[in-house]
Amino acid sequence: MAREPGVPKPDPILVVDKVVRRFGGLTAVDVEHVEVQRGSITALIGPNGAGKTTFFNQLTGFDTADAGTWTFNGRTMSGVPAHKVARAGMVRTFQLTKALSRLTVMENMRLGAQQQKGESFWRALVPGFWRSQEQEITERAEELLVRFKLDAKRDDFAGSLSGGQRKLLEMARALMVGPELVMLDEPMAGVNPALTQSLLGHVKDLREQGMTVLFVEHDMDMVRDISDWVIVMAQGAVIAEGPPSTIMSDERVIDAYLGAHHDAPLSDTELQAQLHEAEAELEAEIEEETQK
Ligand SMILES: Nc1ncnc2c1ncn2[C@@H]1O[C@H](COP(=O)(O)OP(=O)(O)OP(=O)(O)O)[C@@H](O)[C@H]1O
Repeated sequence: MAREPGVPKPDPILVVDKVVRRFGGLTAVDVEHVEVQRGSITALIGPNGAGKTTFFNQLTGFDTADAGTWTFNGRTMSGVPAHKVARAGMVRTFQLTKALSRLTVMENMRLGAQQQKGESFWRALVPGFWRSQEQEITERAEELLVRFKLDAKRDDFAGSLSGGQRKLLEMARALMVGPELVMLDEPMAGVNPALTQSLLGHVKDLREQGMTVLFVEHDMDMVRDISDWVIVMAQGAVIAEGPPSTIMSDERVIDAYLGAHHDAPLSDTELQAQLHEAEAELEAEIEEETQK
């Protein structure tokens, strides 16, 4: 597959065109074209402020784009509110907020299912519908809690969980709607290294079960370890795409992260000047030390 930004992919589950989001004079997102391949684990990386979270928010209907269209499974999703996007099978995780921390693990799971509720107004009129749906929700939640080894914590406040357990709960909660595309927001943030492998295993499991995963992450070890494809954003735009093994050596990516150009190696004169500067700094430091 070519490695240019916006490269077409076989069987894309998500196709995005010309999405723009501005905050005042700042263009936070300006994505020309991007596709996510069905069944893949795709990482979305980029320096701080690149627009990754804003882009996630546009796609999942949590914020309104100024321009652009996108389709999920061939269905237009631009302008569709978040709960309907989730019901269509595209769901994102959220970091546990203060309010959610005060709910129990089970209550959090039930909230995750809310998007399903009321799905069919007419079915809801059938006697006993709510009760049967309630039971379905509880059963699904139990199943997921067992899978994520959180069943013993079912009645604990979510706020009492460790960093890694919170991440598991965020993922489990998102799965309550039975999504096809799971969008993970920094799944590794604040996770104890001992839990890293288990978390990575759970993300890979999602792919094994036929889901597509798109995740924002700063942890490059995780990106290298589990992604099939990497999309790089900088200053709102997609600047590069490629497999994880080579993406970090792409010059556009290095430039974006360093915020500087390294196209040409330093000339001898530049090198000499830098050495002099470094020596002068060192001397000044030594002098300072000896005067103390
Ligand atoms: N609600 C908002 N109002 C004003 N500016 C915003 C808002 N949300 C985001 N921005 C700005 O948009 C730009 C993109 O931010 P965003 O959080 O999407 O980047 P990011 O790539 O997710 O960064 P990080 O990796 O640090 O989370 C930043 O300059 C940010 O300050």
